[in-house]
Amino acid sequence: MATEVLRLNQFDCGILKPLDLVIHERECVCLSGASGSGKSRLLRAIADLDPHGGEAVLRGHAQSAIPAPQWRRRVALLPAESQWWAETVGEHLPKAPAAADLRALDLPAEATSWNVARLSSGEKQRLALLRVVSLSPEVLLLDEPTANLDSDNAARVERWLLRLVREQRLAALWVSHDPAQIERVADARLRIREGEAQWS
Ligand SMILES: Nc1ncnc2c1ncn2[C@@H]1O[C@H](COP(=O)(O)OP(=O)(O)OP(=O)(O)O)[C@@H](O)[C@H]1O
Repeated sequence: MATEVLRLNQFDCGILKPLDLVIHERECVCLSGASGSGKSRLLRAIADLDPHGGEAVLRGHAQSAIPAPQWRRRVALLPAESQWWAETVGEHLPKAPAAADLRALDLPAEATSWNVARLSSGEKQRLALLRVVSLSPEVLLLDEPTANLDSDNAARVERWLLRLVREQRLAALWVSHDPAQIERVADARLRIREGEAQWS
């Protein structure tokens, strides 16, 4: 039987009906719903970046028993809009990205020395993905990870993320508005309707 990674027990992010959810190793759950329905708030609450009620459990350990910085590294959020605070890309990365990952995302080796100010929105999105993955998380909370990408780059990111999820036994909660993408990447689907996340 697949190993459980993330469990939510009556998890309350303040806008949705309390949610019960389990995501296993190598599993990608897609989350969809109308704009403003609460997808980003749910992800931020799971990442412990916003207040919440109920319980989140990582590999059997309650979030309350895990120091917040450690939780946020292990349950890592890719926000819809990435934040950059230092001058160069490399300063945001805990370690140099693998050449294979850069290639898979169609980024040149010198991308780590790029100035943040020059980044296009698509480059920002792919570099933010590299950054979040470089934390070696166990859960990936992905808020529209291909929103700024053309179809070729979106397909590249989908393939790269799915391979990571399978090979590194991650659990992913992936927000998407695109039914075709959901069809390609989802092992299970959650949809927010009338303030409640329901399996679809
Ligand atoms: N910190 C906050 N305090 C109060 N309300 C908030 C806060 N952050 C977001 N909201 C509101 O909560 C609702 C849900 O926002 P959220 O960003 O989760 O939507 P979403 O489903 O991700 O939408 P989209 O698909 O447009 O990104 C919106 O009405 C938003 O204005």
